[in-house]
Amino acid sequence: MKIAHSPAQLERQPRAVAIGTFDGVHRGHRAVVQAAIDTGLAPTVITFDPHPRIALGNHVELIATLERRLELLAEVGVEATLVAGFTPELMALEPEDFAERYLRAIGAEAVAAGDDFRFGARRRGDLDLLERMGFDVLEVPMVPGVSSSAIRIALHAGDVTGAAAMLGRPYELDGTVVAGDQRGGTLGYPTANLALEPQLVCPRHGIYAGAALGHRAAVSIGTNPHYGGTERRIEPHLLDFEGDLYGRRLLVELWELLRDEKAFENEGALVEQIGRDVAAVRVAKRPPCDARDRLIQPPPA
Ligand SMILES: Cc1cc2nc3c(=O)[nH]c(=O)nc-3n(C[C@H](O)[C@H](O)[C@H](O)COP(=O)(O)O)c2cc1C
Ligand SMILES: Nc1ncnc2c1ncn2[C@@H]1O[C@H](COP(=O)(O)OP(=O)(O)O)[C@@H](O)[C@H]1O
Repeated sequence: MKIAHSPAQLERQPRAVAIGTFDGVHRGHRAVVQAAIDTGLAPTVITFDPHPRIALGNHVELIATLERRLELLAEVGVEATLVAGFTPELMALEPEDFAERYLRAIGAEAVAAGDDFRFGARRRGDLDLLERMGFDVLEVPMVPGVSSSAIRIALHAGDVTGAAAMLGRPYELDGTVVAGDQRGGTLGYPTANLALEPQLVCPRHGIYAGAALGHRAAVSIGTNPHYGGTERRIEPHLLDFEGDLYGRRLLVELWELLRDEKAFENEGALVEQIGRDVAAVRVAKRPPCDARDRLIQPPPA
């Protein structure tokens, strides 16, 4: 997929353009993108970064990084994405000017968006305005019950299964493996300490079943109360894996919340509980994925 940062970087050709912020690329977002793909014109996305609500001064925890958003859009078959900087200049553009400079300039013939899509200064622009300007408008109805904010709420509650139902794929943590306290190895369960990308939402603390790098994983999110910790740690233990992960980017799927983290009577009891967690991870079910399946985890025989 081609990635552009200004309209000039995209050649003018007959395009169907899906517009939106698309944080998380959930089922509703994919319905909009699919409408563009189904036209047979070059499927193109215009997305905004930073997130418009963040640019407007609100606090929004993202479901996915821009990098991941672009990967997911590429996976569903988008040919080119224009990342429009959500700057004060862009916010001040009259909708007609936005349509000329961003849509007409790249050859957009059809434009797909959700029925609540508004754009341009004072949010005056909508799909009706684009239709009056001569674009074929594809108004995609909202997928009921699916929204980025509902996904954030589910994650705060530890409901990764509910989040997956809205995403149409397992929810993922995204970050880099950094050094921890070097304790996991001595417990017999080495964990990769994940530094979550700072703009991302962190799910409720607890122990989860999930997967990373094609391995099932037991994932601890929390402060390690058994050791009197205070900082949040995200630590996946990958089953049937040996190797050095330091410095790697890791996507960690969370499939199911197993239990709350807690302090134990002694370290032996913690290790026994981790053993039971690992056994639960071996039989956990991956949420269904309606996008292409990248991390196929055959259930154990
Ligand atoms: C499956 C799993 C469950 C865990 N459960 C707990 C827990 O209930 N309480 C706790 O304090 N730490 C828990 N931990 C975190 C361990 O204490 C942590 O992995 C260990 O302290 C290693 O830290 P390090 O990677 O920074 O060396 C768990 C870790 C894993 C992998
Ligand atoms: N099965 C595994 N799951 C997770 N990390 C593993 C695994 N096997 C080896 N590692 C490596 O070991 C490191 C974790 O060892 P650990 O003693 O817990 O150290 P740290 O405190 O730095 O996390 C990981 O960062 C990774 O590089």
